[in-house]
Amino acid sequence: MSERIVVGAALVEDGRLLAARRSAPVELAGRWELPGGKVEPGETADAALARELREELGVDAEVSDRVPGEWPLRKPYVLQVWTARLRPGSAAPRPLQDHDELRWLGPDEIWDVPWLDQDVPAVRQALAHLGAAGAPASRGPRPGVADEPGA
Ligand SMILES: Nc1nc2c([nH]c(=O)n2[C@H]2C[C@H](O)[C@@H](COP(=O)(O)OP(=O)(O)OP(=O)(O)O)O2)c(=O)[nH]1
Repeated sequence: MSERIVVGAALVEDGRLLAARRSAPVELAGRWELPGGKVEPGETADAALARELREELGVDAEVSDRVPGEWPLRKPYVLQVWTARLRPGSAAPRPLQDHDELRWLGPDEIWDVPWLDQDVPAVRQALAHLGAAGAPASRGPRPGVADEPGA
C-alpha cells in the first residue's frame, strides 16, 4: 500500500506552541501530539490541515510553510508538519474531537508533556524551523526529564 500522509500543525501564538492530548485510541490516549489528521484523497496537505484544525479545535487557522522532514507512523502513515497561526478573529482552540486537553507551551515547557514517541523528532524539527523564523526557541529536552525519548 502506498504511503498516506498525516498532517500535524506547529500552531504558534505569542511564542508558544499548541500541544494536544489524545483521548483515543487507547494505545495513544494520554500522550500529546500536534493537532491535525489524515489527508483525504484529492485534498492538498495544507487544506487538510486547515480542515482538521477547524473540526478538532474549532479554529480558523492560516497554514504557512512546511517543516522539512517526514516521520514514520504506523504503516502506511507518515507525519508531515506545517507551521500555522490563528487568523484574526478566530475562536480560541477547544478540544472538540480526538483530544481531552490542550496546552500552549512556552519555550521552557515544550518537553514537560509526554509527546507521542514518533512526535519527538517532529517537534524538535518544528522548533528548529520556527526558531530560524524568530518564533519560539527551545533549548531542547531538559536533562533529567525521565521519559523524554531520544534525549
Ligand atoms: N494528528 C496527528 N496524528 C498523529 C500524530 N502523531 C501520530 O502518531 N499520529 C497518528 C495518530 C493517528 O493514528 C493518526 C492520525 O489520525 P487522526 O485520528 O488524527 O486522523 P483523522 O482526524 O483524519 O481521523 P480519522 O480519519 O481516523 O477519523 O496519526 C500527530 O502529531 N498528529
